[in-house]
Amino acid sequence: MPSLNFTSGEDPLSLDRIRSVLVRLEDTIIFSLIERAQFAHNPRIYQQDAFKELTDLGFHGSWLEWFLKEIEFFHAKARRYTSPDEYPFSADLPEPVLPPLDFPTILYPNKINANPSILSFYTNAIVPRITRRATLALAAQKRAHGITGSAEFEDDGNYGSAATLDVEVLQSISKRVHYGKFVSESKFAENPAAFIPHILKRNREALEGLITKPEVERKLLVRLHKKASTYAQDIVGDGEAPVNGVSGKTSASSKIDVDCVVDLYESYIIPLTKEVEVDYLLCRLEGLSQEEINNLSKSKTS
Ligand SMILES: C=C(O[C@@H]1C=C(C(=O)O)C=C[C@H]1O)C(=O)O
Repeated sequence: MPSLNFTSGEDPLSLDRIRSVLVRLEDTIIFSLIERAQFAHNPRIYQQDAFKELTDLGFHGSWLEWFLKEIEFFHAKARRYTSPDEYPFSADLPEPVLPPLDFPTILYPNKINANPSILSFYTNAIVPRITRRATLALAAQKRAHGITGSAEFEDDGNYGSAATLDVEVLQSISKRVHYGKFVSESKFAENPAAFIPHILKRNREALEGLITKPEVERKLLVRLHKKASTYAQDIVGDGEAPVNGVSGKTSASSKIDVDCVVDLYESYIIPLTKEVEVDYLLCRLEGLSQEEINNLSKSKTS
């Protein structure tokens, strides 16, 4: 999964470098959604206490939350969450077995974690749409075998595969959204005086107006539609005569609901990223003296 290299010595607050990671994360998110879309919805894995096998183990939550807990428990011991761009979904994780890497201090201390919102919109609004094609195909198969009952139609039993792929999607969306902190620090560092009065007045609307770049968002959505449309095609290349100089032909079928991918960004990922940016700004002056704030107001990197 794409990430800034925090130990390379390059400027971690270059907005161009940060945005290039966001662009690469688009590919990661699209491809992981394509993989998840191969399996049916399997709504049972998102329901609380739906597996007696888990409650018998003393775990209360959904199958997916159990997957997250088990995976993140190990990753925490491998010091994944000491990295400034990694945020867990689970609470009460163990300390790392290794000492943390000596990352440069880039972000201002904060406890912002938007993962509960990400888990909610992904399981409630995205999974049902992304898996609709596989679910309809399953329903047709089951009807042909005389099976009825809608709950049956959405369940292909691939609970492990579905949850494994859900975790990959969730981790890539989480990284993408929390990169909003680096974007926000970069914008603040460039011109602190523009932000400080609104931070002091807790003016979320003014801060959101300052961090919002409509042209960047517009270009992103156009690029995202092109990527999702292209990646969703089946390129059949074996032995096919080249078509217009390109070997292989594209199938009409699409491996993913392209409009859903665009809506995921437009309605969920971009708004939540901006919420993280504003939340980060609102804690950016915490603990600073009036003199330190005054000095910040006079500093400007551009
Ligand atoms: C991430 C940025 O900040 C905002 C959020 C964006 C997004 O989530 O894609 C894009 C532009 C800005 O409105 C940025 O300026 O690049």
